[in-house]
Amino acid sequence: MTQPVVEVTNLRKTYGPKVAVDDVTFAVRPGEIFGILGPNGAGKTTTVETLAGLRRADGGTVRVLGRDTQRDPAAVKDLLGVQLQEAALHDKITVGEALRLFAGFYPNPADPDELLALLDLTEHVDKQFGRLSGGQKQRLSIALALIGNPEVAILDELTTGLDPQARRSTWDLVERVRDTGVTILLVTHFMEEAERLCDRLVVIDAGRVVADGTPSGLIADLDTDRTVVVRFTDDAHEPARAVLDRLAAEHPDVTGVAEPNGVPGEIAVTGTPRVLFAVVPALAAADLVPDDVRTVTRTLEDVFLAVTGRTYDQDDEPAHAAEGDRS
Ligand SMILES: Nc1ncnc2c1ncn2[C@@H]1O[C@H](COP(=O)(O)OP(=O)(O)OP(=O)(O)O)[C@@H](O)[C@H]1O
Repeated sequence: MTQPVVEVTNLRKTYGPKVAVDDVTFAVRPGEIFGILGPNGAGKTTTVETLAGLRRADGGTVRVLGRDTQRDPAAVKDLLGVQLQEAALHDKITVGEALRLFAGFYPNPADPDELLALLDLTEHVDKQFGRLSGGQKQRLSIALALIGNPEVAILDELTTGLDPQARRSTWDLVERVRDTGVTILLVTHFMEEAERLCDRLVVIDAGRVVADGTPSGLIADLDTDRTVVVRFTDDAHEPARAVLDRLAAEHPDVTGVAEPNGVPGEIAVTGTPRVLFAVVPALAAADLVPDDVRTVTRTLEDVFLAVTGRTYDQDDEPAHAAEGDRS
């Protein structure tokens, strides 16, 4: 197996009595987009800031390209590009000036013009930071994380606050960056973002890893019911409901029938992975043709529910403890 690019082992970090990271272990392989997914306050930022040598761990080890970042943060400074939350620049500095300024901090910087092109910023090179849109600021912050030509880039909550369109184009850019050979550690609380972008990920909850794998593997491993939703117009709705209720009582692959709130005419049938094979012949035998049939797609939200017993509320913004000591 190839040597991991990032290796976090039994990481623990406390702020006074608060245990922010309890026991986190994961390894990132070269060239992948690796996600750290979890609700607000789960310990994601603390994990990556400790990994980057910006905070002191209370236990465990963190290695980037084989080097211990706690013992020797300087050793990884040029290998690791960090885009952390709320990066702020002076309002008057232009995109081009910021890139040239940051390039000067590194021994072997990337070509600013190439980065501008990679991140669709070429036409904004002379625009002042204060005049950039949210999406343009985020793209600039990615460019600044890459200006030192790092082998690994940490991107923390980079699409928070962006509208859906800007978020999707940022996802495309992250893939473009990965395709240039940079390994990406992506911190996010958006399930959809993790599912869409990450090759592998850990799900963190209350400072602990609760799931670890590929998005599709984690979803496939879910030992949960499948649901088929059929929709009928007024006349056919009642007979269809009767057929499906009988099916639920008699068929071993069907466990339940319900009418989800809010969508007139929809009937949800739950059962084993073979539930569709039971529903379609039963409706066909009664000559009841649905207006619509769909299977309910399982997502990382179902994974979160399965491993924590709680629903995942990505808009939940818990009050943060005092942001005092940063070490
Ligand atoms: N400097 C600090 N002092 C005290 N508590 C802190 C500090 N920084 C973070 N915490 C607390 O540690 C826990 C983990 O915070 P962290 O920022 O790592 O979580 P997160 O998963 O990145 O969430 P978010 O995306 O909301 O930042 C939270 O309960 C937070 O309030």
